[in-house]
Amino acid sequence: MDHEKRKQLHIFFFPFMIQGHIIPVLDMAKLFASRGVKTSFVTTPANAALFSKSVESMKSEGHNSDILIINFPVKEAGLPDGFESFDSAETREMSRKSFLATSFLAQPLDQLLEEHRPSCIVADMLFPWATGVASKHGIPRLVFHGTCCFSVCATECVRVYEPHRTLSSDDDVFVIPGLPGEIRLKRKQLPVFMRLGSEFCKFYGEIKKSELESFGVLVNSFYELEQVYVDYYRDGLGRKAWHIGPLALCHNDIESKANRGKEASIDKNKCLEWLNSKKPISVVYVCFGSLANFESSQLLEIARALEDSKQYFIWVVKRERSGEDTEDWLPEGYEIRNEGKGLIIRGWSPQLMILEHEAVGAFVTHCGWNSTLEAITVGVPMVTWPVAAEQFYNEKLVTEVLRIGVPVGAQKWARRVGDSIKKEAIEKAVTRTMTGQEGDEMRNRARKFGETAKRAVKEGGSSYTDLSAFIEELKQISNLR
Ligand SMILES: O=c1ccn([C@@H]2O[C@H](COP(=O)(O)OP(=O)(O)O[C@H]3O[C@H](CO)[C@@H](O)[C@H](O)[C@H]3O)[C@@H](O)[C@H]2O)c(=O)[nH]1
Repeated sequence: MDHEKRKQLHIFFFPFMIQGHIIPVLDMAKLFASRGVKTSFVTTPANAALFSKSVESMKSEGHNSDILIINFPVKEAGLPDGFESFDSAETREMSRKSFLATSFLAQPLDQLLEEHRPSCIVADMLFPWATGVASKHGIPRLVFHGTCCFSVCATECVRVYEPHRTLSSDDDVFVIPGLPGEIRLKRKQLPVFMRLGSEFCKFYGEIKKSELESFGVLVNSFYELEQVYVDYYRDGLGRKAWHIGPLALCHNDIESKANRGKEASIDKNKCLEWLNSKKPISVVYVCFGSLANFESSQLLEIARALEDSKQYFIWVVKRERSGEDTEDWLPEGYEIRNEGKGLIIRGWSPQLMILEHEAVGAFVTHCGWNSTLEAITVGVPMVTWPVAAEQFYNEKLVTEVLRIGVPVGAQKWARRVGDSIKKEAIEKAVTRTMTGQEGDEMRNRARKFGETAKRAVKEGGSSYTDLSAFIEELKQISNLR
């Protein structure tokens, strides 16, 4: 084992337990494996079962990859048995407990590091204690935020300068101090914990401290996309970062794209057949990631907007809604009336496969970073509908910096979306993105970014080179050269 370790780098990948973090981290593991690194994916039993096929497929490609399981500390955290995924937190209290509970994972992680002695650990930003655990074993800890550099910088500038503190109302607008580009936001678009201050603010401070003490940050983005902000992050804020994305580009074939993440709720061939029957740039794809919750009244507005728009559509509605007895979010006879025009996926869609299809002309998205980057990579412009987390920042990047999206008009950060956006606004934003000169211009810009993204991950490209530089540095400090 010692001999093997000296020859091969070994990296632990330890994501926060939600789809939006697990999926890109598994892609990252696949990317490192393709460069000859031994990879171990660390997670809890239910998540291991959900994602074991990704690790199995890495193994079948001849990579040295495995899953290491640690138990989620439900008892210590006062959470119900079987709780393992943060998206299943039903109440704010559960959500609070589950965030704070992660510190109980330090001890089992410590044991795994003792047992396996990897070269380094890539741990989620939401595990600030991981830096200390790694340092105890003399190994570097890398941070993974899940989002882009623009939003990491914006969050940091708001945290440090607190521009919202001097405003008198939630509707007041402020410019993010220090951040290049005069980015304006309303106070109510900031996360609740930032606006009101809470236990999570303190936790966020710990996150930032541990990031500063860590070896650096691995980012799922590419230099050319947000050059000004990458430079600001590295030179202005003085952080060490490697931009190695888009990570989703590690999936080359349709099978691998369709199988990424959870099992899709639609047969991939049926989905492809449906898309193949449509002309290029005629379909709007609507999906709000894995966490966003919409009230029935808001879903009804979406349903009506899609029905009245002149576009074909694929609309993904999370299973929690669709599994309810009454489908009160869908107008009577909707699917029969819209047969052939619209495809509703109840549950999980094969998003990568759908987005890259030539029939897809626009993406209505909540601006989760994975979804945003996936759209950019395949040159699809967006209708931006941020809901929570850092999504209001991502929207600014898409609509104002990159100019490849139209805002639907979301005004307020919320865990659950009421009927705030009316049918007319949705329809208008979709039409602007799908048609006319404005739509064409956004599409052309998006396609250029997509081409640059693909070049970035090829040999000699910016992400490829950053990844090589990181691996070399890691080899040096691990005495593997
Ligand atoms: O039906 C679905 C729904 C989602 N996805 C995939 O799931 C991922 C979802 O990630 P993302 O778009 O980032 O959304 P969230 O699940 O909401 O992600 C959380 O994590 C992200 C990364 O940190 C943050 O940017 C978001 O704000 C946060 O909500 C993407 O890869 C999608 O392709 C599917 O394949 N099918």
